[in-house]
Amino acid sequence: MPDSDSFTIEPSSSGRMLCGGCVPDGVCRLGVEPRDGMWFDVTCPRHWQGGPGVAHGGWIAAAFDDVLNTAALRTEPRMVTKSLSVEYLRPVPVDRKLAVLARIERHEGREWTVSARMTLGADTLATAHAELRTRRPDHYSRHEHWLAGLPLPTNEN
Ligand SMILES: CCCCCCCCCCCC(=O)SCCNC(=O)CCNC(=O)[C@H](O)C(C)(C)COP(=O)(O)OP(=O)(O)OC[C@H]1O[C@@H](n2cnc3c(N)ncnc32)[C@H](O)[C@@H]1OP(=O)(O)O
Repeated sequence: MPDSDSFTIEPSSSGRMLCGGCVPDGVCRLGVEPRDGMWFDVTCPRHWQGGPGVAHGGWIAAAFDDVLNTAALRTEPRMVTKSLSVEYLRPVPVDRKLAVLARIERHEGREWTVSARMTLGADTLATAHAELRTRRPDHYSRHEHWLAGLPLPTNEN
């Protein structure tokens, strides 16, 4: 059985950064593409629509989570998100290429503070702020151990 704590997000053979869920597809299902430096192109796929022609807020948060972690993953391959806050300033259109610029605000030991801004032309549509952590070496094995100790679910719960 592979050691879950050896999991890292690194560029695939195609050069793409992909999360564990997207590796089998070879493409980011959220529509996030790293561009230059801390710039990213993001396009909300229509199936993440929340209202007519506009993105679901959960997609916006997930896209920011990818962007903010990818910014830190360039230095440290083992990251998790501790907190994420999003300000939704304007509706975000689906099927339109948007720009996101990320920024590392602070990095000290395992602690990272990062932020990002999503824009279309000159307009800011949303901003995000997150605290990230470099994973402890036993992060996933501790989780698996905890889960294995839980009672098995029954039909009543
Ligand atoms: C372009 C395409 C993009 C491609 C690239 C795509 C990148 C995608 C990246 C996605 C990143 C994510 O969304 S990650 C998924 C969402 N995030 C998570 O699942 C993190 C869940 N939260 C945690 O594991 C924890 O709260 C931490 C690690 C964040 C806590 O960190 P911390 O604040 O530094 O504190 P720490 O001292 O480590 O731990 C605080 C308390 O939590 C306990 N604790 C910590 N870790 C664990 C653990 N694994 N299992 C059990 N318990 C734990 C500690 O014992 C302690 O308990 P006590 O001593 O207080 O009792």
